[in-house]
Amino acid sequence: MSSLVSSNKRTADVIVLGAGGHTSVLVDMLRQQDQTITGLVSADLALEDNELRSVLEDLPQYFSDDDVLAFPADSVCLVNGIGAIPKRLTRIKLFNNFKAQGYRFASVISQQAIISPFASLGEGVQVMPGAIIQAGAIIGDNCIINTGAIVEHDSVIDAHSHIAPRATLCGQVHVGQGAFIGANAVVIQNINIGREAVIAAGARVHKHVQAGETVI
Ligand SMILES: CC(=O)SCCNC(=O)CCNC(=O)[C@H](O)C(C)(C)COP(=O)(O)OP(=O)(O)OC[C@H]1O[C@@H](n2cnc3c(N)ncnc32)[C@H](O)[C@@H]1OP(=O)(O)O
Repeated sequence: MSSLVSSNKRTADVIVLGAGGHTSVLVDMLRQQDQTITGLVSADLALEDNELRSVLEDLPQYFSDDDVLAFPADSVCLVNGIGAIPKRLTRIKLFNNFKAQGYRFASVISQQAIISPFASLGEGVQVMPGAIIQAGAIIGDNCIINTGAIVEHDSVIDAHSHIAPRATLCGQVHVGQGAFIGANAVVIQNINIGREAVIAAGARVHKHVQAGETVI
């Protein structure tokens, strides 16, 4: 387990990659945990912009990945603020590129999430308020377990997957790498969701899903 930023730990300063909606939720959680935020990285958003989300105000801005590289890799933790949209690879590329250069990603765990001590979380996992992760669950690197999602016992979620708000994975579900489980979807027990599959918001999944398949 590598929860570098969690409800009861305060660690190295963090740099947040992004400045959109997903970033704003993460920054809100970090602020509530009194975590020092060194800055945001966003190429296309001026912090003086009137439309900047208020939760991001007052944070220093960096404009490119090169600005991050000015920090020695062992001096900061990164937070991946890019949301995980079906078939869009930006979040995954960002994680892999910075990992290849020796940087670490902090996990961000809401104080309002319930996580079994018998669950295991990889690097850079983000668990939003109201999410529940039960005993025996294994969550891979760079996954998002979004607001109110339920990951039942012994489910395994491979790296880079996104379990959207209020989705439910019943017991012993396997979610392949980079898959997207839409908001309020329900996956019954013992189902295998293939790599990079997309499950629509509100879908009911009771059969195995092939890699890359979309289920509506
Ligand atoms: C904090 C956050 O916001 S996290 C993000 C949470 N968001 C979600 O969970 C949304 C997940 N995305 C979806 O459900 C999307 O609709 C997808 C990915 C499944 C499909 O998207 P696309 O491939 O672009 O399909 P598209 O929008 O063209 O719709 C195709 C058809 O399916 C229907 N459809 C799309 N999504 C759904 C759905 N969730 N349930 C039922 N029908 C749907 C459309 O109405 C359309 O029907 P039509 O052909 O009769 O007009």
